[in-house]
Amino acid sequence: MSRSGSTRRSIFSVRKQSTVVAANTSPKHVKSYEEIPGPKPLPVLGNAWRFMPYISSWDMTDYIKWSRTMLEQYGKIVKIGGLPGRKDMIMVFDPAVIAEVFKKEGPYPESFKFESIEYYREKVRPDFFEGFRGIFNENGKIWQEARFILNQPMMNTSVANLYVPKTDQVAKDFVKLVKILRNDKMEMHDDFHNELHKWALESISLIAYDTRLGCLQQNLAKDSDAQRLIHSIAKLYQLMYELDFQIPFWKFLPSKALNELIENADTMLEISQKYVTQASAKFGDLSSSQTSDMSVLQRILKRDPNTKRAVIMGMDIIFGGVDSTSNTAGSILYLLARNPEKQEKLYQELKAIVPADPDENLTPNQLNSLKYLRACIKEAMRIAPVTNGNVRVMPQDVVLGDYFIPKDRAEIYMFNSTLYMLDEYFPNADKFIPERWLRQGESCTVRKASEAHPYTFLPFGHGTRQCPGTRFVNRELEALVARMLIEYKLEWHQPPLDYISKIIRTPLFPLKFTVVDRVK
Ligand code: HEM
Repeated sequence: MSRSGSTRRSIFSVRKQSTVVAANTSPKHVKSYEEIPGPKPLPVLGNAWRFMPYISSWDMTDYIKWSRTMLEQYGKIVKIGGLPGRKDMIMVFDPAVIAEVFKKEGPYPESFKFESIEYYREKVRPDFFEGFRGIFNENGKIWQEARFILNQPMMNTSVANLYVPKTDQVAKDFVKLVKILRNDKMEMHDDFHNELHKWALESISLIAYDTRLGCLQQNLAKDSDAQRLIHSIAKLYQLMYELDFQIPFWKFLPSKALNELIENADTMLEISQKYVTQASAKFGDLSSSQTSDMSVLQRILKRDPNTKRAVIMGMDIIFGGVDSTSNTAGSILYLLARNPEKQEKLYQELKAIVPADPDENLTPNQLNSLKYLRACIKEAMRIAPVTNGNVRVMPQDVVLGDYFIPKDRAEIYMFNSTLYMLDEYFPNADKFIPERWLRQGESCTVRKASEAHPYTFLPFGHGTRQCPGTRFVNRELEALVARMLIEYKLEWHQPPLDYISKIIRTPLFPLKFTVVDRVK
């Protein structure tokens, strides 16, 4: 439809809806889509040029800082239209409007689609994917069926608890590796970030492949499956940022980035196929086995014995679960290193609960009682979130805030992470204050986080499309931080850390912790 055509439609809609009845039955004035504030698109060029380095004054290095400038300039709802090959971008910075988006997302919530991965799965490897685009990219009934199979084991606390001893063992192995990797000044090397990726991959491969990949060896070979996977995931994030978040020239012209994406996606597919096939052969026929002690992969294969689908789910679990978790772990350790009094308070909590015998594993009950640890993890996810927020495409015309949003015109970007750093929601927002997450009655110098609007802090998203890894991530992070801090005192003698946004927010400088043995 032409521009004038679409304008006609929205004016018509506004006229029709200038007074609509809101949920609380009070009449509400609705403004048109065209009235949403935002940068004006230039003729022909639209707004795409604003995302280009050198030409534009926008600094897109860190989406959270950039989005805050949009909030300050235009307000709590912002429209960036005129993006060739893309829907308009509606940015939302108001928890009440975020709540409206989730309430109106419908039975099959649609999120951001990675078109480059869709291209790979549909056009490059249709032989393998057979029309299933995976958890991240699939929509509608097919997505719902796949999520149903994944949710049964993944969103189940008792299944997550089955993994606690194994996850704890991975954390203990990581702590031993740290001792070996330290230099004589007790500092970690410049690529400690890669060690954290190895820890996260080792932990999540327990779930995706039902095996330990062996990532935590001292000199992991460059051509080992583990290191190749880590490399491919990092490359895929970088390439998807280029292909899916910038002007999609690759849709019209030959593209080096697309070729690299295919190469790295092939690596992930090859490795996932190898491990899922191995595990499946080991399990044998699962149809008549009892589920109670089954692993996640066994439960997935019992419900859907098609190993190809389990491979695709495994790839999505690995893809979703490595950099997000390792970057979060790095930030928790960093914030504790920079706040020694909080670290000491956490150490005292850990000392009372973590078993003194290093051969004994942590139990789910012990982890449940580490309240201050959980508060530290939440506080780090607030100060250093790995995602910018959440995205939805609305299934019908909707009114959000005061504005009419026609179906199919826009993607709604809920910038929750921008809210995390606003004093309005989290007083002294730039300070690391885990106490704000403790229950009422426990003392805290600032207003408790529980008093913020419930749709403000959503690090794992919300609703039926929320992150399926939540329960596992929390257990992994709890075990890692508990084991690291019981063994070491962490110090930070470097400049403050900065972050760069490339789909996943990543520390910009080496994680050069000083790691001092605890005197026991
Ligand atoms: C700190 C770590 C993590 C964070 C902060 C995180 C955050 C998120 C967020 C915000 C979403 C979008 C949710 C929504 O749209 O409502 C998401 C989706 C997803 N995450 Fe995570 N995640 C983390 C770790 C993991 C792990 C460990 C796994 C694998 C077990 C995982 C697998 C996925 C998958 C498959 C999706 C897509 C779900 C769908 O579209 O139905 N994530 N995650």
